[in-house]
Amino acid sequence: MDPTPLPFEDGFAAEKLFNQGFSYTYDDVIFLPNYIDFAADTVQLKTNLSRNLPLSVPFVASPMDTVSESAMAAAMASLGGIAIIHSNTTAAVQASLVRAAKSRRVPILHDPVFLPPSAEIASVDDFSDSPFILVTESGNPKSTLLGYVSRDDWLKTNQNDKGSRVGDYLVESPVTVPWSYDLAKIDATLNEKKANSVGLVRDDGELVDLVTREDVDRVKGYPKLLAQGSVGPDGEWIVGAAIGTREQDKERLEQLVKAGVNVVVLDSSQGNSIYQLEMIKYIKKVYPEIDVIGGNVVTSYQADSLIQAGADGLRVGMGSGSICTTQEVCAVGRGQATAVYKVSCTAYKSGIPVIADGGISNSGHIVKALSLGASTVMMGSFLAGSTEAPGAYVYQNGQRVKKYRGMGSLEAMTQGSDQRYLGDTAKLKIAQGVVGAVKDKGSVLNFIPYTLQAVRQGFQDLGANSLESAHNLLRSRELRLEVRTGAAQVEGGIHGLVSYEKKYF
Ligand SMILES: NC(=O)C1=CN([C@@H]2O[C@H](COP(=O)(O)OP(=O)(O)OC[C@H]3O[C@@H](n4cnc5c(N)ncnc54)[C@H](O)[C@@H]3O)[C@@H](O)[C@H]2O)C=CC1
Ligand SMILES: O=c1[nH]c(=O)c2[nH+]cn([C@@H]3O[C@H](COP(=O)(O)O)[C@@H](O)[C@H]3O)c2[nH]1
Ligand SMILES: [K+]
Repeated sequence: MDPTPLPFEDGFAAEKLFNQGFSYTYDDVIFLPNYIDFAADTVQLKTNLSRNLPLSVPFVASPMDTVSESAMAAAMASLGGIAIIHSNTTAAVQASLVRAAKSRRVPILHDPVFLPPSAEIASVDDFSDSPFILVTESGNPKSTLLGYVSRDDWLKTNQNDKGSRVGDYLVESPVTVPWSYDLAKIDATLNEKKANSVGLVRDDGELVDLVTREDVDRVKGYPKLLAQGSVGPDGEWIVGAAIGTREQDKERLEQLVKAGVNVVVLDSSQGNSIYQLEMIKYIKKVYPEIDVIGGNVVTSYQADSLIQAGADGLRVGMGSGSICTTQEVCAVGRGQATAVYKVSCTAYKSGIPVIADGGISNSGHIVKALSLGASTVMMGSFLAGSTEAPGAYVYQNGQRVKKYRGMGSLEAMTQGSDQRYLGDTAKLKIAQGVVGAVKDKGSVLNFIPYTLQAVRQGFQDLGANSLESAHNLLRSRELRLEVRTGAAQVEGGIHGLVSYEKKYF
């Protein structure tokens, strides 16, 4: 007699895989390829960050002081993504960072110093971090632009750093254009006026920045993205900001709203707290037009609680970040693949988008996060080595690196998040993050388009021609996956070579 044939099952549906009591990370799981009937270039990755905030690219820069300030925000928005400006500074400074990013429609931002022609430049420090000083008649931003003093020019003739008058180094460049000019319009103006640079001017006459021919040519040299920039109803870049859940954060929020912030993220490692639920309710009552993202959460229970309170989006991840020590210190958290899947299942029922936050170190992780139900990915270390991240490059063991630190590291806590701990009964600070460094990756304007293309190729292999279609494959159990054993993970990586060079593009 024939034995009864076993039911044939090729790979598992996510539902089965994630219900066995294991906490899986992105690297633990692998997807089985499906059927391709479309070109990779046609994969649509447009998405929603939160209930009312659409993005054409599902990438978000973390609210961390070594990742997201105004230059990152302008660049991410120009790419179709978004940055969340960190709150590890005063409310006034955070609001000015939001405003600076929203004061232009190009991914170029210098944060220049303003001086009148009669002023003295005492040392190179007077340039701050900007490549030039902007010279206006009165020396303030609401005055007629005369030109600029280039840091390089000044250094060439001032090797000894001695004092000199601004007027002696002035490169005359009085052409200005409206702040809302995009790259193509600025390019055309530079050609038409035979100018080397143009000033960007707000409607109220405030000079915002200077865009040079060199800037325009640099940005034109980056790959063309098949996506639109993130522009809000105000015609400005879409920019987010983080706040905490303390009383004084209500005042911070007021300043951020005045600066035009488009979305706020309640920045906490454990979002399911009475403090956060109350803050969500407060924001939804006082600023119903602004989306509020709650988190962080890793369970269905936590997610449900924030959704009931009115959260428009959820940020998922506890201890999965590259600089995080939360799981080690507090014994709580979850493998990120499991966390994203579980929270997404709950959020999906209420139509709330999920941000997979932390643990992204390659494009494969992004494909996994999005296919397991996330609508966007939030990245810290992946972006921290870019030109647009705050801070200067330094050399470490012959490598060009930038500092990258956890917001719960002792260093970051003593810099600004201190306010968070001032009112606490427990005054002893415990770090939940480290300070480190990441490799120079160049401009996000260069490597994000390549990353996006790699994600499109992953989606093509899965037979998903859009984010929506990937989520449908997940829910219909057509998406099949397996857990990789340790040996399978080794096999899936580079192995058996004496030497190699790893280049992604
Ligand atoms: N995603 C992750 O795995 C983790 C992220 N982080 C990051 O580190 C930073 C700090 O995170 P947390 O320490 O969780 O910040 P937090 O501000 O949420 O919490 C700090 C402490 O303040 C308390 N607290 C908050 N609001 C309060 C209120 N209104 N009244 C009284 N006490 C209140 C909290 O219960 C907690 O004990 C954030 O930027 C966060 O994103 C830190 C650890 C883990
Ligand atoms: O345990 C933590 N201690 C910290 O000090 C810390 N700072 C940031 N974060 C979280 O990590 C995310 C970024 O992670 P990646 O570098 O892996 O992208 C971020 O987006 C945060 O969610 C922290 N987690
Ligand atoms: K970690």
